[in-house]
Amino acid sequence: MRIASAQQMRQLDQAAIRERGIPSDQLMERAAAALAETAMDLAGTAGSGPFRAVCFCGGGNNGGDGVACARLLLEAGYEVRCILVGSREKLTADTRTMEARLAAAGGRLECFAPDDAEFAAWCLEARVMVDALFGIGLNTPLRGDALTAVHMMNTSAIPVVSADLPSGVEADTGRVLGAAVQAAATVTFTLPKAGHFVGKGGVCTGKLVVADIGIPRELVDALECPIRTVEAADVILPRRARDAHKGDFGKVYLLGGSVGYTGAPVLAAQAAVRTGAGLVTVGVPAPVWPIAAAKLDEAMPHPLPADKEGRLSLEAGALALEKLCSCGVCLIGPGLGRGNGTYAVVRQLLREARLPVVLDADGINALEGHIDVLDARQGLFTVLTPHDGEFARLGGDLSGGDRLGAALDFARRHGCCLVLKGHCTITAFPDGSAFLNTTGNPGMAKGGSGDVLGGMILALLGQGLSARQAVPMAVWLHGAAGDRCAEAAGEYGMTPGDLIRALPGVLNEHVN
Ligand SMILES: NC(=O)C1=CN([C@@H]2O[C@H](COP(=O)(O)OP(=O)(O)OC[C@H]3O[C@@H](n4cnc5c(N)ncnc54)[C@H](O)[C@@H]3O)[C@@H](O)[C@H]2O)[C@@H](O)CC1
Ligand SMILES: [K+]
Repeated sequence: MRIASAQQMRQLDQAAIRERGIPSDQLMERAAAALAETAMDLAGTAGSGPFRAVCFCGGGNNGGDGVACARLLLEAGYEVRCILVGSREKLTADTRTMEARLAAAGGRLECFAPDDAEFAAWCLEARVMVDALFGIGLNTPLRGDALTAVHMMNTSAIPVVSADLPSGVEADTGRVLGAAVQAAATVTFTLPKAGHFVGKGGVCTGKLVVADIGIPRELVDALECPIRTVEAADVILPRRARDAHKGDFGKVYLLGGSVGYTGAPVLAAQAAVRTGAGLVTVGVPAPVWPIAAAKLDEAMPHPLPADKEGRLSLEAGALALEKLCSCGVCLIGPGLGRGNGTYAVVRQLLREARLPVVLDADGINALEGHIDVLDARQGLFTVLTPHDGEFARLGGDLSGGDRLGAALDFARRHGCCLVLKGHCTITAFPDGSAFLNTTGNPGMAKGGSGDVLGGMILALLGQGLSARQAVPMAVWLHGAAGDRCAEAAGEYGMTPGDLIRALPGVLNEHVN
């Protein structure tokens, strides 16, 4: 799905109003109708009416959606309290219009009285709350009455539907400014925003409904949207030619492992095989080799010189380079461990290997203080798959809470593809485009899951897919396998090995 920025939404609304003559109150009425529909869904039908609803409205147009929604709920037979949180003098023109229509329907826009015990008691019996405090206009942290209203919504056990965005969530980043509503559902308009997926916003949004409010299709289609979500329909694996042979599906190389981390390269190699790689060669330190060889029937492990701690030693560089040169793409990192010799080998390979490299785990850590090695590979292709800690060691800045901005900035500055792993993994490219992942669950937050992802990216790149196709698809499939495991084994008990076993079923559903 395409993602719009707050600025693009404003331009789109203005274009519809000014260029196409669509009245702004009409857009607001349609937004409110979608909001009321979801509010009534959340309220349910069990029990006897009339049902109660509380609408918390700000003074801007987000508040206008809420006031119009209050009227629609009233007309549907609800008992409604419509509460203005903010100053009446600052109501926008459309919100005033909606206030007048509410009054004509027999309702009233009340001023918020945080200490009103009667109101608090009335709210206890509500079936649904509507959060229409702030939408795309939010620009400073919540405070005062807005903060109190958010607290009331979040501490009640009553389901909340948010208009456009959970109030407190910044549209383009998903950052929480001060505090944010935890919505059961969010009804957004025309196109989703990044804040519905990334950062804390992705957690606050609840079920996302994207409502068409009548902005002309051609205006929406003409928007350039560099940010997109990846959905099931976007994941299409090429059908294999009937006369294909293993050479058609990539010779890939994997460098990893150390004493203490024997499982990581094995998981990555198994994942690469399970994702369709033609030939998987695996370089591991000599002491790890017997273990890798015993575990990997379908890949080709070979021993490399090791130091006395059981990690790759400097001499491994030349040998690995030789093996690697006959391959189309390589993955460096799973289980390599931390050591100066090993890090030097990683940097040597990055400097000398003239092929695309996927860098994970300790392969990424080898760049700490040596980011110039990455910069020097601009013409080749490098995919980095850090989690937050590894990203910070590379100089990535997550301190402001803007994961998407930080990922895009890093990808652009260093000319690489950056996969920032976590809830809603972000795949950012140097041209400013990014893909937001929609699969996965906390059951995947276990050592070994990242190794599986590395192997999957390696395999898809090896099969000739472009990075733009391969990387977001691998991330989506990895999460989808995780979701299947969570269904079968639960988030606690599922393992990275289960992910690999779930891959055939998931992949099979996405072959063209
Ligand atoms: N024609 C349109 O433009 C449409 C707009 N719609 C709604 O309008 C919303 C945007 O409306 P607005 O641009 O009026 O913006 P908001 O209603 O989101 O915010 C209103 C104003 O609050 C102020 N503000 C920001 N952060 C604050 C804070 N922390 N504390 C106190 N005040 C703060 C700002 O001055 C901002 O302009 C959308 O999110 C959507 O819900 C929809 O009705 C669809 C049509
Ligand atoms: K809102």
